[in-house]
Amino acid sequence: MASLPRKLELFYDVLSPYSWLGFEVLCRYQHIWNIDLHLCPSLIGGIMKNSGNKPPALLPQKGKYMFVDLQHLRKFYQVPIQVPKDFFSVILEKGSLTAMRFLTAVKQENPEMLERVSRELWMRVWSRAAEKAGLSKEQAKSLLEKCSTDKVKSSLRETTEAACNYGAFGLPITVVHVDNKSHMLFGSDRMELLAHLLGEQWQGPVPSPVKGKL
Ligand SMILES: N[C@@H](CCC(=O)N[C@@H](CS)C(=O)NCC(=O)O)C(=O)O
Repeated sequence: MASLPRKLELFYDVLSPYSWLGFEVLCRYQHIWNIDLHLCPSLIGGIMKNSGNKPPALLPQKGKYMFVDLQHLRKFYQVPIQVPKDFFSVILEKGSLTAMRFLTAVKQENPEMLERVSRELWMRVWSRAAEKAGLSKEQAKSLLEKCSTDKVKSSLRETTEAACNYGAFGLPITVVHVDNKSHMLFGSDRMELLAHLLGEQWQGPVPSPVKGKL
């Protein structure tokens, strides 16, 4: 008998380009590995505050390194990341509260759309070559209205707190539940270790069934 899929939680924020990489890789592997992927929109600002961390790009050398790193990773992961020119105003000053509340509302009201709408938001911030995610105007309007409800606000707060309770100090984090234990992994570059914990095979960021579809 086939064993039950292992629960995997991905905590992410669309402000975080590395979260986008982790998101795309796990969305690909959810069709290959025996896993049940739970997408958990959370707030990177809340996680930074809770852990006393700061966005890495605030340190100029790290910022420069990330810029080059993301250009390599764009090709290696086949994810169309482009760092916005107005990076500091878009990313660091504006924040992501509205976007992440919007995704929380999507998760509550139209969970089947969460993967596509999350991708669309990343495309807007990090690629600007957005295509429509497939929500109707009415759906989008109603979701935007829901963003200011207590139900959405408290759900995003709870998800962010859950990430902090797992020990998050940044994003993405993946929490893998195996053999009645939970393991928290930080970063999109921990997939090989994740495969090891799951007893699955890591085929790189673009596994073959996906390659065939590109
Ligand atoms: N090595 C990780 C880096 C991930 C990363 O830098 N995440 C940022 C947000 S985009 C963060 O939260 N960093 C916190 C830290 O580095 O302390 C990866 O490749 O995914």
